[in-house]
Amino acid sequence: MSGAHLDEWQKRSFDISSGSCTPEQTADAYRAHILSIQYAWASSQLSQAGMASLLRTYSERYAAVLDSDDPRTGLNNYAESALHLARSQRNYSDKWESSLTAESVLELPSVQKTIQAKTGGESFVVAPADVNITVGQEGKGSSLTPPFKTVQPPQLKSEVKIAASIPAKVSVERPSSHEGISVNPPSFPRPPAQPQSVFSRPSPALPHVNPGPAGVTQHYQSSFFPTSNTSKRKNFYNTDGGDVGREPNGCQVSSDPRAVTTFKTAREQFVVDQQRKHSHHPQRGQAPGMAATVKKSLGANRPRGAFSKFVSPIPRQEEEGNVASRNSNQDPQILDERLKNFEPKIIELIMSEIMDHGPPVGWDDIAGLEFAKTTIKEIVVWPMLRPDIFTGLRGPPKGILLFGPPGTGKTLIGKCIACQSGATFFSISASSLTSKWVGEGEKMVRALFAIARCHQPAVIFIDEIDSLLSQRTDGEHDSSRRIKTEFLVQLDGAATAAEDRILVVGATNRPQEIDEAARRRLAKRLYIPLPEATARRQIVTNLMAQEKNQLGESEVERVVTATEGFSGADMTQLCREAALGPIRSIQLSDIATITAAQVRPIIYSDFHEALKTVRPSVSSKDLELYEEWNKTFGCGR
Ligand SMILES: Nc1ncnc2c1ncn2[C@@H]1O[C@H](COP(=O)(O)OP(=O)(O)OP(=O)(O)O)[C@@H](O)[C@H]1O
Ligand SMILES: [Mg+2]
Repeated sequence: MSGAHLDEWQKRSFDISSGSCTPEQTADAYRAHILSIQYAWASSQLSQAGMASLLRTYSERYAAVLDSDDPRTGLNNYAESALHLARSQRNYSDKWESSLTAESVLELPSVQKTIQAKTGGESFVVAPADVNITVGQEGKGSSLTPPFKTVQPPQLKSEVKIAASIPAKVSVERPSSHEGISVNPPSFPRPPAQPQSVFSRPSPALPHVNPGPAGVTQHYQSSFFPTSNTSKRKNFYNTDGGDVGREPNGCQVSSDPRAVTTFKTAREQFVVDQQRKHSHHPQRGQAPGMAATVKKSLGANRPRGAFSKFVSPIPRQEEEGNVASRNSNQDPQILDERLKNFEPKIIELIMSEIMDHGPPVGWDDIAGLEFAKTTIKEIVVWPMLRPDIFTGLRGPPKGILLFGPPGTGKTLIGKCIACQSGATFFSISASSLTSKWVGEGEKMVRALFAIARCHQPAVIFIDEIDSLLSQRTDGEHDSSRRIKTEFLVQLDGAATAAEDRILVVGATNRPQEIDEAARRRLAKRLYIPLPEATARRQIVTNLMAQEKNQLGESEVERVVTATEGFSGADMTQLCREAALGPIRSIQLSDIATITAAQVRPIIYSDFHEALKTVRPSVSSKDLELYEEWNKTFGCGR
């Protein structure tokens, strides 16, 4: 020892013994002495024997200060002394350096053993007891336990064993922000008997806190996680796609990929089982008839992608079986086969046009028009009923045109055909065929005939057919021209076989505007004229039969005579107006209280009054045009 050192010791000894120091200062001084002695020993400035002698002396004096009951000479407060000692004390220093280097770690027996096992293909697993991990724990033991964490305190260590079939690699990094993680492999060479003191600085020879060089991993069998900490365990297993996870305590965990891929939670396993169970089930829409068995998800589970079609969350009609139920007499296979080239929305639109609503109309409901009714029965109803007789030359025409002034019963005849023929009736308005979408119109026409073919016998009734098949002009739009062309093709029978029982019935009050090609294809052109006197009488009689009236035959005859030139619609309107006569005769004060039975019957004067306001809607000039066209193109006698 140098002279300077001895002087220092003497000086300190003198200061302590001066008697002017407080117990805290004295304790601090003794603690400084102890630290200095340890430092001197560690730096080889003091021999082992000298250090032991000095430590014994100063430790005893220090303990005397702490344990003294005299408040003037001792702290006499263990808690205070402990807090005092802990004050300003760091658990470890940033300047502290580990004795472990890359080279020294590689020389460790356990590492060597691991390397050998790896190279030799031998599986090596270090027993759990081989690795001790202390997380954030202060050392425990005597008061001489060093401030750094080395030896694991058994009662504070968090250590649990995980199933042996799940080995894991663990690499321990030096904690940066967390305190006290140490891995203390037992194979580290421990120094010989050394004093352990809370005051001692880390010695280079001491094998504690091991930051561990990067890349050093140890294969071991235990884990960090306490059994109860499921979230940590979950993190451990949920190393997504890789084998490295990081624990919050700074340890990097490398788990075996095989273990990750094989382990599944109960829920994951359930999902896998369910997918496997239903993997053979067809997806929605793959097979007709299976749609009902597929759980409806309102689009939530259907595959979506950048190129997938929009899927409406509202179930489609055909998926719900509406179409099938409506056409239950049709073979769905044949139906699908024939219509497979058509878009569902077009089929849906046309199917919705099938006229299956409204009150039924019988032949007797149509007043007059005997020739037209007889002709229609011949070419529509009977062939539908006896297709075996109406063959060859007796075969029905493919198209009928009902033309005449407005309100003469053309649409009414269409409804009657629908009810009486027993055929599937399609009532299509021209506006629904002339779609605003270019190219949609001809598709509609094609689909219309295709569907009708699937529902034979079928009647396609096209009201106001003049708007669809008007004469083609140079200035018209290409799309309407294409629709007409397609319609003519379908009408011509080029697209319909001879045995097909599809009848097209067109109605128009502007027959002169119909294209000549269409006119030819609508072979049976029936004039529906204004009702004659007999028909008008029948209309009045039929309508008045439903109401309370006191019309005599002569009075009805006077009405019939007065309504020359009235259409069927005009006659209906006249009767409506006359029926309001009894109501108008009621006093306003009585209108709220009068009963239906007290309303007087309809009398001739009501018709007389009604005739003053209801006028014929068809002019004689227009009538001449119809007569002329009928003479030219009509099929009537
Ligand atoms: N022959 C008739 N017998 C009984 N009622 C008729 C007759 N003709 C017309 N009507 C009455 O007139 C109403 C209108 O008839 P309908 O709609 O068939 O006329 P339309 O010939 O189609 O007219 P438009 O050419 O303007 O379409 C019918 O609802 C019916 O009440
Ligand atoms: Mg009509």
